[in-house]
Amino acid sequence: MLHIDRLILQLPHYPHWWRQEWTTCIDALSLHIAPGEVHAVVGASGAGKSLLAAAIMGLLPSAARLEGALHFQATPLTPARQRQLRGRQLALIPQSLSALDPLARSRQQVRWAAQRAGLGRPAAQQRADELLAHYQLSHAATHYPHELSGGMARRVLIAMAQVSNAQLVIADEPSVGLDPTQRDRVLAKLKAIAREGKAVMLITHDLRHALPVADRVTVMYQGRGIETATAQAFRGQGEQLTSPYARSLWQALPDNAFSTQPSVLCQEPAFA
Ligand SMILES: Nc1ncnc2c1ncn2[C@@H]1O[C@H](COP(=O)(O)OP(=O)(O)OP(=O)(O)O)[C@@H](O)[C@H]1O
Repeated sequence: MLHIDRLILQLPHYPHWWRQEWTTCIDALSLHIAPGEVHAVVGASGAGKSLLAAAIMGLLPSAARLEGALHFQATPLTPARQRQLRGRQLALIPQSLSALDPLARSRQQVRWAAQRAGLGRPAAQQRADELLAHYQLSHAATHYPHELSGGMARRVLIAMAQVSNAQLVIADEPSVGLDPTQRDRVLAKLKAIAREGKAVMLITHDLRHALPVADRVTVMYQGRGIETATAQAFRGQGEQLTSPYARSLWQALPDNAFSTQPSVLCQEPAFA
């Protein structure tokens, strides 16, 4: 479904206005996500996770230098194809709440996303209302982003990503700002999407949130993909993990890391 081979991303940085330097933000990263898989990308803040999502979606700054291969459904992801697929076959739940239009109400935001995904206006409106109800946001349908709590705004972004029938869903820190119940429901939703045969990339800095739903985990460190292992390897004794950093993440897992059982999270959530 998604193949990334030795991706290198460099972005310009200006320590002084007259001097430009290039920062390597993603460094020879390779990754493969199969249909039906939840693939977690885990790493500390600044590891390059969001930039990886931006590279796949075609949302990098125009000055970015990108090398390596990026294939979706066995076809190269060119900028033109990314524009064509974005919001349709490729969906992103962005990390930043500023992705919401500050001048649009929740209902409009979700409806517009549905229209961009190809639905006509009445169908888009119906889909928006269904999703807002699903995410317990019906009462906030006429609210602007500044009138939403962080968790509510996050759920509007999740609803917007869900309007399309995307084959690849990238969720960038989707549980930030959500209480544990809402978080588990969102993670369960991502698992349910994967069970429909779609691919899910779950980006998080917290391995504990990824493990109950992930099939495989790629650990990023300073732009590099230093290890890809099954989630099972992290749930077990850690002896299959080869890199010291991945082992340190495993060792830092608290004893109650699995207090939410995968079987619970695998059920389609009932939000109502
Ligand atoms: N537009 C940009 N120009 C230059 N450097 C950037 C730009 N955006 C991000 N970076 C740098 O790239 C690195 C990776 O950033 P990125 O946002 O991908 O990290 P992340 O792993 O998603 O972190 P977090 O979990 O904090 O969101 C950081 O060191 C950041 O400073």
